[in-house]
Amino acid sequence: MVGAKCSDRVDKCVNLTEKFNKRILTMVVDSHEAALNELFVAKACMPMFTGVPVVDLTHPQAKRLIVEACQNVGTFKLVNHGVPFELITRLENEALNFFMQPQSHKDKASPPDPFGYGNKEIGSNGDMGCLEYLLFSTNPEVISPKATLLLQQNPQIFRTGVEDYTRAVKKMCCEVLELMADGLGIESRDVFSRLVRDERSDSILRINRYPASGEVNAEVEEALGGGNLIGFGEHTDPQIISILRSNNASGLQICLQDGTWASIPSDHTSFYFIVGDLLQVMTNGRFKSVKHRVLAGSSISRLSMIYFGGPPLNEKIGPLPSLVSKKEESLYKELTWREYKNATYKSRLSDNRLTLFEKSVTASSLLQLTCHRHFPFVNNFSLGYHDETDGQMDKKGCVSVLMDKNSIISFVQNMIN
Ligand SMILES: C=C1C[C@]23C[C@@]1(O)CC[C@H]2[C@@]12CC[C@H](O)[C@@](C)(C(=O)O1)[C@H]2[C@@H]3C(=O)O
Ligand SMILES: O=C(O)CCC(=O)C(=O)O
Ligand SMILES: [Fe+2]
Repeated sequence: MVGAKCSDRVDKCVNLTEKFNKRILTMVVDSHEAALNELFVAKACMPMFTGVPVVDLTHPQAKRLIVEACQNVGTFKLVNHGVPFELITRLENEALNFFMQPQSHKDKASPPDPFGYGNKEIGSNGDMGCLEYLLFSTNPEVISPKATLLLQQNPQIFRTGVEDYTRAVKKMCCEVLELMADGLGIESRDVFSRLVRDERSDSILRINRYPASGEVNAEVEEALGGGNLIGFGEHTDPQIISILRSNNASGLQICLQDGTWASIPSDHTSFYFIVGDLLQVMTNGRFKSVKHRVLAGSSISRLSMIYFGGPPLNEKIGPLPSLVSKKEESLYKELTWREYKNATYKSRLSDNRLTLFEKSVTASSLLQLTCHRHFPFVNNFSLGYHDETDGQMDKKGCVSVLMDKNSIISFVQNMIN
């Protein structure tokens, strides 16, 4: 039974690279059951987390509060944001109308390339989640036949909603990014905002719909056995900043500094700003790209709309000189957004991609990314390691191979050759 063991599982965020110094590496080829098991997490009776800072955009101290929030938690809730509620509900209703269409109609724009309609499969490297979604690029240079088809075939649904919403959210995004630069004491206020405002900015709009508990079929409910169903697995967002708006269904969780998961209360009138990987790099690690995930199966279905603010593809990203006093203190090297994005899209959702920016790329990050690149079609392949005290992996049907660091490096080299 898939979910029977779930409540025993330790529900903590684990950073693989932090574990790299542990001596024993384990290569795990999961069975189908174990792969399914990844869609469940223990149901902890946790109250809603109240520690996410709330920032009023019209408050004179907004810039200080934004900087503190990005440093301490990696996210904050923005109120009095100025985006008309009518624009938000219009797009939300248009999206709901689309999701109500017959599956065969929605599937015409699937799988995303990487834009279009997606159902359960996230990205193209085997990640699964309990959701359906739409992905649009805001960059006219990016050609996506599936997204074009989607807009052409559903003009009555997506009349102007996507464009109007994106324009308004982008304006608010730039305002906040300028307060951020100000708050950090950076002379040029537009150091972040110019990247998102640029007409070649590689930004994305994503609309996710997660089923309510009543929609999940009885077999899955039974298998859950008191566990929670993963809607969108743990990850960090690769861009500069993500701006999330959802209806009043719960589900969003962030990983706190002590490694525990905290449930974030939903608020359909506000926006959550989430620090992305590029902002962590540009601030030389002062801001934290926070790991987050979404649980499906709330009492009502969850509809979220996320704007991912990204720079133009050829923009070089590295720590801002004004935030690094001496060159040696720079934690990250420079990569173009194109380079980082390409590596991101070859990785699995939970991979720690930021290691690619780190000055010494560790063997573990190369390993994770290389394995996924060479076996993207293998749904249930995962590579992990644990220390001796963790003992056996508890997933039934796993084949575990113990190897030391050098053996695994030569194993990967053999795979490549
Ligand atoms: C598994 C994947 C989906 C993703 C591309 C990736 O290979 C790794 C990062 C994922 C992510 C997370 C944030 C955004 O939702 C997203 C659109 C992005 O830019 O990176 C998704 C990608 C996706 O769904 O295609
Ligand atoms: O749907 C949500 O609420 C968040 C999804 C998310 O984190 C993402 O799409 O990157
Ligand atoms: Fe995300």
